[in-house]
Amino acid sequence: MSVAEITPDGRTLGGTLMDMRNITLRFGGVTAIKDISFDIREGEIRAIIGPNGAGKSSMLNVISGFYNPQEGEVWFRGDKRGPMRPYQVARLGIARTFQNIALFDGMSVLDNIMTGRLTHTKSGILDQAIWWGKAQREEIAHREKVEEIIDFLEIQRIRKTPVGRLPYGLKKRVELARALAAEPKLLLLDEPMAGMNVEEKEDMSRYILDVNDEFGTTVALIEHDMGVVMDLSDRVVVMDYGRKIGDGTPDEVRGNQDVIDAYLGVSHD
Ligand SMILES: Nc1ncnc2c1ncn2[C@@H]1O[C@H](COP(=O)(O)OP(=O)(O)OP(=O)(O)O)[C@@H](O)[C@H]1O
Repeated sequence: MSVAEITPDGRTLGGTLMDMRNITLRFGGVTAIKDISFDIREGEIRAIIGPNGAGKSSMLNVISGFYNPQEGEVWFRGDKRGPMRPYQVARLGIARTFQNIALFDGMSVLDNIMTGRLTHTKSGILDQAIWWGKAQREEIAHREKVEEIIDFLEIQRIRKTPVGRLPYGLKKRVELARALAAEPKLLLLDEPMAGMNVEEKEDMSRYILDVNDEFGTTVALIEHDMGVVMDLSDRVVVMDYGRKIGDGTPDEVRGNQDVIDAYLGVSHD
């Protein structure tokens, strides 16, 4: 495991949180990921970028435990991870947002965010029936955490609004809030800026940076648009046709000829 390191801009990166080793993922005859290795360090913002069909979503789904690769190993917090159910992934401390926002439209913002606390709920139905006090204390603690997140993401004024009535940018912020309610060690963001205007992208970037700074949450995100992640990320993995073609700081990646070619659509044969 690597040791802590101070980046040139004074940020502290911890040891290895997640280690992807020689990952290969196939769908029938299609190889979506070909022998890719990279790590995610504690406290960093790590982006995975690449053109259409590069394999980014497939990679995010391997990180989140939704897909199990045919080859390679996934290590998280020092342990090798096998196939997992979604609730097991959540208990490990991994939360995510989705590209096509996955919220309950008819429920209020507050109630949607409360669903993010489910993995932290200890009292069962029996507790709630027999030992009401314990369940009530737990509920109050969850509400406090949720209110803290609501303040942090500045969504107080819409806390009672049904999510279905919100504009796109705010829905994305509520989804981020719900993921944060799980108090994840690793936060996965699936194209957090997709479909946003410039102002909404700037807001989202600021919230991601603040979350990382304030809560110390490690962030891994996939993005189609190379520009928006360059200011945000500590390190960037670049994928193209299922392969890793670049890995490094934003400056290193920007100067990488393979990356430039991939984004300009230079032919591969
Ligand atoms: N469930 C699936 N079944 C079959 N093929 C798939 C599946 N998911 C992805 N693929 C294929 O794997 C390759 C990588 O797709 P993936 O969606 O991971 O790329 P991406 O970089 O996320 O693309 P985009 O930016 O367009 O979302 C593509 O050729 C895609 O058609």
